[in-house]
Amino acid sequence: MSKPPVAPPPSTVAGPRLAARAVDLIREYGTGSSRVRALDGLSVDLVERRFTAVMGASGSGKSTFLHCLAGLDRATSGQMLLGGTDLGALDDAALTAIRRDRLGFVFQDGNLLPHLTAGENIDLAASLAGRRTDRAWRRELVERLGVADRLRHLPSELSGGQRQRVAVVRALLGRPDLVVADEPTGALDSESGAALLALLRACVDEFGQTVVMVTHDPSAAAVTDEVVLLRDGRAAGRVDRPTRRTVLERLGALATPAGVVA
Ligand SMILES: Nc1ncnc2c1ncn2[C@@H]1O[C@H](COP(=O)(O)OP(=O)(O)OP(=O)(O)O)[C@@H](O)[C@H]1O
Repeated sequence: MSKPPVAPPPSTVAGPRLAARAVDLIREYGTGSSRVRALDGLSVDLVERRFTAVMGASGSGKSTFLHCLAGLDRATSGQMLLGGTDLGALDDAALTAIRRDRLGFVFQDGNLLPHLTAGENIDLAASLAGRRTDRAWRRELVERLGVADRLRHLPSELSGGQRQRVAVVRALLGRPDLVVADEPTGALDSESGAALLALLRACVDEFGQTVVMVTHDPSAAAVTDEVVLLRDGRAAGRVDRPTRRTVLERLGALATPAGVVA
C-alpha cells in the first residue's frame, strides 16, 4: 500500500537549503483592548550559509521575529522551522537543547550576567553543557573583537560596546549553525562595528554558518547578502546583494503607503 505524500522538510526542498523558515507566524502580546499583534502572518525563508539582515521601521516586529527564530519566544500561531524542526512543537527542555547546541544569540544590550567576569560569561555556556572550549578559537575571537584585556572585568566595568563585543564572543564560541544578532553594532563606534561585521561575514564565508542580523544601519546591511524587509509584522520584500543606496531606497519606499513590494 502506498503511503500518502509527505511534504519534505524545508532543508531538503530543491534549491538553496534553508536554515530556517517562518510560515504565517503570528505573535500577539497582551489581551483585550491592550492586545498588540507584533507579527501578523510573517512568512520568510532564510537560506543556509548566508548573511541576512532584517530591517524595517521601529515596531515592525524585527526583534519579535528574531526571538521566535532563536527559540526565545513562542509564536501565538504559525510555524517557526529551524532546519526541519518546528520549534513550536518542542517542549521547553528540547527548545533549550536546540538553543544550546545550534544557536548563538547576541542581544541588543549584551545581556551578560552581572556577577561574572567577561571571561566567565564567555565560558559559561560551554561549562554548563559540559563542553570543552576550543582555546585557540576563543583566543582568536577575543583578539579579533579587541576584548582580550577586558576578560577579568565585570560587565559593570566595561563600556556598552565592550559588553556587546564580549556577548559576540560568547555567541560565536560554540560555532553554532545559526547566529542571530539583534542590532549588534548599535553600541559600537564605527571601527569596532566594522570589525564585528567583518567577523560575522567570516562566520558565513569561512566557517559556513548562517547569520541573521537585525539592523537599522544601511551601511551594516550592505555587508550582508540579502535584506529581508518587515512592515507591520509582515514580510515586505527583500533586497538581494544590498548596497547602502538600494537599502535606503527600499526603506524610503516602505515608509510610504504604496511602498510594499512583495
Ligand atoms: N513583550 C511585549 N509586550 C507587549 N508588546 C510588545 C512586547 N514586545 C514587543 N511588543 C510590541 O510589538 C511590536 C513589535 O515590537 P518589536 O520589538 O518586535 O519591533 P522592532 O521592529 O524590533 O522595533 P525596534 O526597531 O524599535 O526595536 C511593537 O508594537 C512593540 O511595542
